[in-house]
Amino acid sequence: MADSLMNVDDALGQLLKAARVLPEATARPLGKALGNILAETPVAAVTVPPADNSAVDGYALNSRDASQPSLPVSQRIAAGQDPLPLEPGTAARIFTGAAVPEGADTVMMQENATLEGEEVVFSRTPEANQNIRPAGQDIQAGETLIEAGTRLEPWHLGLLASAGLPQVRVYRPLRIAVLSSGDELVTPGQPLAPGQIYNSNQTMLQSLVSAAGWEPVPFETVADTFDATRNALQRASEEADVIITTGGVSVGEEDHIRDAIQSLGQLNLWRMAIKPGKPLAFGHIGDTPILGLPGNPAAVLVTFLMLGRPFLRCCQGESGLTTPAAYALPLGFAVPRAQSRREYQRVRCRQLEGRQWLEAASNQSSGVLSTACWSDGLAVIPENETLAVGDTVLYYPFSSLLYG
Ligand SMILES: Nc1nc2c(c(=O)[nH]1)N[C@H]1C(S)=C(S)[C@@H](COP(=O)(O)OP(=O)(O)OC[C@H]3O[C@@H](n4cnc5c(N)ncnc54)[C@H](O)[C@@H]3O)O[C@H]1N2
Ligand code: MOO
Ligand SMILES: [Mg+2]
Repeated sequence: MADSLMNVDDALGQLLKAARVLPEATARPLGKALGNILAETPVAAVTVPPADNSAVDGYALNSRDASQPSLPVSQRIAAGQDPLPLEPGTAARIFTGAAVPEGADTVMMQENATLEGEEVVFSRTPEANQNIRPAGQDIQAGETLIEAGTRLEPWHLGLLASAGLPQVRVYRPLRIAVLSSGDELVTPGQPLAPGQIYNSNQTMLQSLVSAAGWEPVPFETVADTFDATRNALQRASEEADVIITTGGVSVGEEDHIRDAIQSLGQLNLWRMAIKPGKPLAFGHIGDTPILGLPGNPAAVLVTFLMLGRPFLRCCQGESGLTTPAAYALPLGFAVPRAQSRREYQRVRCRQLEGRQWLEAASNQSSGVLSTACWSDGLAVIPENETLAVGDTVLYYPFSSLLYG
């Protein structure tokens, strides 16, 4: 039975292949574009820097005059001023960031210069091309600045600003319907009757969506009936770009997500060799993709981070997807029994005598979230392998899975 489960890499490959860019492009001021995905490649209207400018506070001169014992100071150039051409046989007082005057080919730092009356004397011999930042050393006018599909980080926004662009075209952030299913679920703040539990997935999943910069569209908890599930999914497909559900996706009589997807659209994937998270489903209602995550909270966390987030990044228009940073680290525990599913264990990265190693959280049950809070990342236990203490596995810090 377990042999028929789809391998995690194949599942991810299929998800990424199925991903289409869903939101439309829109113009945003740079100050509101952080974390957005660039929809069009911006082109520089100006050269940056626009003119040769001084890298230091000092004196601009022509190196032809280097042999003179002293040079008269003919002008003073501060940043922001438009200098006159340098009079031959003179130096110009100049400050960092100020335009180098025509006729000067070097700048001497003021630490190597002494003003004697109206004349400057250098303690070092000036050489051509010192301390000048040439026009266009950063950007040439007409140059493409950043590729479309890039996630805009602070340095990208700084570059766009340096090229004089006030706004940029980005994809509107995905609107993601977040639905939890289960008759046992109660919203925190309400009293708990026998047989009930508080709904943790709704809050966690909305937060996972927000952390990635997307807009969660929260829905009421869905009852465990086919009709309620079908109606909720129908409505969600009309209101959001993507639907994510939790629970009701396994094989029990109370699990209706798959049937509802099939009755409204099509089911593309179901069940994969991942632990926790085996019964994950993926399908479409019309053009709206739906990820049916399992109900167990740790399965929600793992499947969202390892499979859902990369898929959603593609739907958001991000291209050239980089995999989150992962590190090969030794295990501080053994895995004596091989399993057919690839397991993502909650672990903490420890330092011992200058070496890092991984400590497993005490409870790996997919119903337990407290050990996710104790942990700082996930270790990948490959399928069909036994491991000894000291064997190396891949470790993903949560920070890299959430923001990388
Ligand atoms: N006969 C089988 N039973 C199960 C199998 C299987 O292969 N054969 N797979 C198990 C695995 S693995 C998982 S994972 C779960 C997934 O079940 P569902 O996706 O159908 O989810 P539910 O049955 O609705 O709930 C499972 C579990 O999670 C709790 N839950 C659900 N939603 C929430 C929420 N919003 N907040 C907190 N906790 C939630 C729910 O109460 C259940 O305890 O199926 C296994 N069964
Ligand atoms: O796939 Mo499940 O192992 O309980 O989360
Ligand atoms: Mg179930």
